[in-house]
Amino acid sequence: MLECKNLTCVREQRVLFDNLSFTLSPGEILHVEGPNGVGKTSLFRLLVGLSSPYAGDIYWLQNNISTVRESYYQHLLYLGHKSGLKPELTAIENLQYFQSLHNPNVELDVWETLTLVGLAGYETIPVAQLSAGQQRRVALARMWFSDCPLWILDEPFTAIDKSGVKVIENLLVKHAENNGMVIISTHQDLNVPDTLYKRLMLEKPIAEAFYV
Ligand SMILES: Nc1ncnc2c1ncn2[C@@H]1O[C@H](COP(=O)(O)OP(=O)(O)OP(=O)(O)O)[C@@H](O)[C@H]1O
Repeated sequence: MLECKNLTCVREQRVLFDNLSFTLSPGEILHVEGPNGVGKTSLFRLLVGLSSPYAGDIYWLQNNISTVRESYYQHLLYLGHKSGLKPELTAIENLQYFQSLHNPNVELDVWETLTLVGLAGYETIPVAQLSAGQQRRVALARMWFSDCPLWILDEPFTAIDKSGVKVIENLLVKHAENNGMVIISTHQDLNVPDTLYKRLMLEKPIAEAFYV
């Protein structure tokens, strides 16, 4: 279980959110919503330990993540705004590289996975030559190779068309049904069963509040 207690995030002396608490249990998909600039990415960076909260704590399996970083990262798949792909490598090479590095024990065919994400016929083209949506699909294909219970996905649907969104939604549902956990930000509706779905709405920044 992931537990956030009284998180406060400050950027450039501006409070983005204050006293934010929530939990995420196995089998849950948490949809983080809110207007541009409200602090969704900043929250995700706290959750993955890329920055530290001004106040508050984040617990993974009841341990503060700052004290169990190594084991936390073994349980975490984070897909942020940047694709993390190597542009000079092909889609296949990127996935093979990811698989060998992170999940050598997951037995999955990289060619089949690229077909699943709609990239049949584009497997051997350098990623730099693919469209924005196709590059995003290669990046998202890494989810199929992950055996991590916790997925944190920052706007994964950017540049993805409707059919691609459907494929990803199905994967999120399957992950949650297998007791996985998902935290996802997206500006669009998420079509997943109510039984798996939780929502966290970040409100407008507290413009008048300043922390020093
Ligand atoms: N490293 C940083 N230094 C200074 N300000 C930052 C930093 N990171 C984010 N901010 C500011 O914090 C605010 C929230 O940014 P963030 O990217 O978290 O918003 P968001 O909710 O993800 O927005 P969007 O929906 O547009 O992606 C913005 O005003 C941004 O300028």
